[in-house]
Amino acid sequence: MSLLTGVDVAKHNKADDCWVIVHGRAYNVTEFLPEHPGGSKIILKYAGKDATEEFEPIHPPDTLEKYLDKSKHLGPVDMTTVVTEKAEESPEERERMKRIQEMPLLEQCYNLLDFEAVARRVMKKTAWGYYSSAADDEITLRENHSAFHRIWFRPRILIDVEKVDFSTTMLGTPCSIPFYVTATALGKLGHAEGEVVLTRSAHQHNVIQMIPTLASCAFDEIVDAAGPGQVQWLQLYVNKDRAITQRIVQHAEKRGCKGLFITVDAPQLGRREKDMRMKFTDEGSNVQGGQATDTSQGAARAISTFIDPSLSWADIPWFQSITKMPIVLKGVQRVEDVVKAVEAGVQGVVLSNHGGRQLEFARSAVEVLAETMPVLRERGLENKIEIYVDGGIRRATDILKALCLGAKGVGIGRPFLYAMSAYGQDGVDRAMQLLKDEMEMGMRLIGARNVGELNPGMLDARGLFNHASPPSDSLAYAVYDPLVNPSQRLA
Ligand SMILES: Cc1cc2c(cc1C)[n+](S(=O)(=O)[O-])c1c(=O)[nH]c(=O)nc-1n2C[C@H](O)[C@H](O)[C@H](O)COP(=O)(O)O
Repeated sequence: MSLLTGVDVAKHNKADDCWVIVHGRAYNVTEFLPEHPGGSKIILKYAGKDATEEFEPIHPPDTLEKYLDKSKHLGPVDMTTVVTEKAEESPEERERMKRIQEMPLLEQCYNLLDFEAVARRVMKKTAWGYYSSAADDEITLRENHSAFHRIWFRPRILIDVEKVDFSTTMLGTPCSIPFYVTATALGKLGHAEGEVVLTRSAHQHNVIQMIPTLASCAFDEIVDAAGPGQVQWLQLYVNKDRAITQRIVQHAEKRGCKGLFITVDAPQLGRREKDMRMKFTDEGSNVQGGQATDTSQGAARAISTFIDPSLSWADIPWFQSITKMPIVLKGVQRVEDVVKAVEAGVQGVVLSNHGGRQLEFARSAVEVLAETMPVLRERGLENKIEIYVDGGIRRATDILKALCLGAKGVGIGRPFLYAMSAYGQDGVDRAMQLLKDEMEMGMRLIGARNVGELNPGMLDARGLFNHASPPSDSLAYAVYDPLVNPSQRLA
């Protein structure tokens, strides 16, 4: 069969006759247009053209193989005949390129927040918008980190801390430090290689990686990138089509995943307005003219229409029947549900508000942890379930506070995304090493030789529950201040 040419494909550039090119192959997506979760508009932008650049960060490479009927696969295209319009570099893009030239050396990043500061300046707006975005006024986002500032240490002295060991086990598997790389979608928005960059660093530092359902990389690509003995977990958004969910779970178990983390705080993805705004700018003025399309909901909404809002406690036995992997509920936000999780026989919970990206004014995980552990101890349940927390963990002191309160380990999201987006794998390696250095110093200074010695008596957490005032809502002034000119809003 002779190769298709760019001219052949270009003829099919209408809504009722739409071909696109992805990774050098042509596809007839005419009938698929109305079903596309991201709306038809974003595909029609590439009708008759090469859509690879837009497709790549949002979709795992095997998406078309899996979801587009074989009859619509038109075969390979002679890419030398395809004219790709090099997006004329916008002034903003030129400005961004300049900032990349001037960015600090990796060695000048001394903590996880440094990576955030650099990433904000050098990432594409859409990627920054998606990663940094949180729900509504982003108050829970800020509360996640500032809650740790209401907890103070009560260090022990004159303890021989020449040797400190912060290794631990999570779900029965050993790891070098009590943090894991949590599930964050669309890794290729920040780095061309996506989640496999995190995989390589996690292996290097003997840290567990949670593989997101909504990864840009294919699941098998991420597992294949793992090193010998590396531990990976699967994060699951439950699909309305339970047969798809069963297939994903059993495949993950077959590939060696050591934990199933069912996300329970997202029956619908939150309103992340920075992310939504990016889609507006991408779509240009006609969308702002009110014909909002699906993509005006931002990447998050566009990629998550499959998530099943009917998921309930009644489903837990079914999950326990289809897998032997330990089951952890990710996104639990009050002690009553932790007790229910124990009764349901799951192996763990992640106390989490999804990095502030879901319910605004959800409490920080560390506050829920401080509410939970005394109740579990009182009922003799503390050893029946492993408690993890995530959200706003930026320092080893945050990790130490969580462990003193009773957490088994903590999940970290954005910092590793920012480190990856700004500096690639070297960035993630440095971020993990910085945390290890901070952890070693922190253990010594509070007088703990191993994680088993960390306990609530090492903290003064009395201030944790009094929210004198929510973290200053600086965002609102920036976003809604009519004097701020529109382009600055998106900075
Ligand atoms: C930053 C980020 C977080 C996401 C995330 C994507 C990004 C960019 N995505 S999301 O698009 O759907 O919201 C996921 C996800 O795929 N699944 C999930 O369970 N949690 C998701 N989370 C939440 C994540 O697992 C942690 O709960 C959160 O990142 C912890 O907060 P920090 O970022 O402050 O560490």
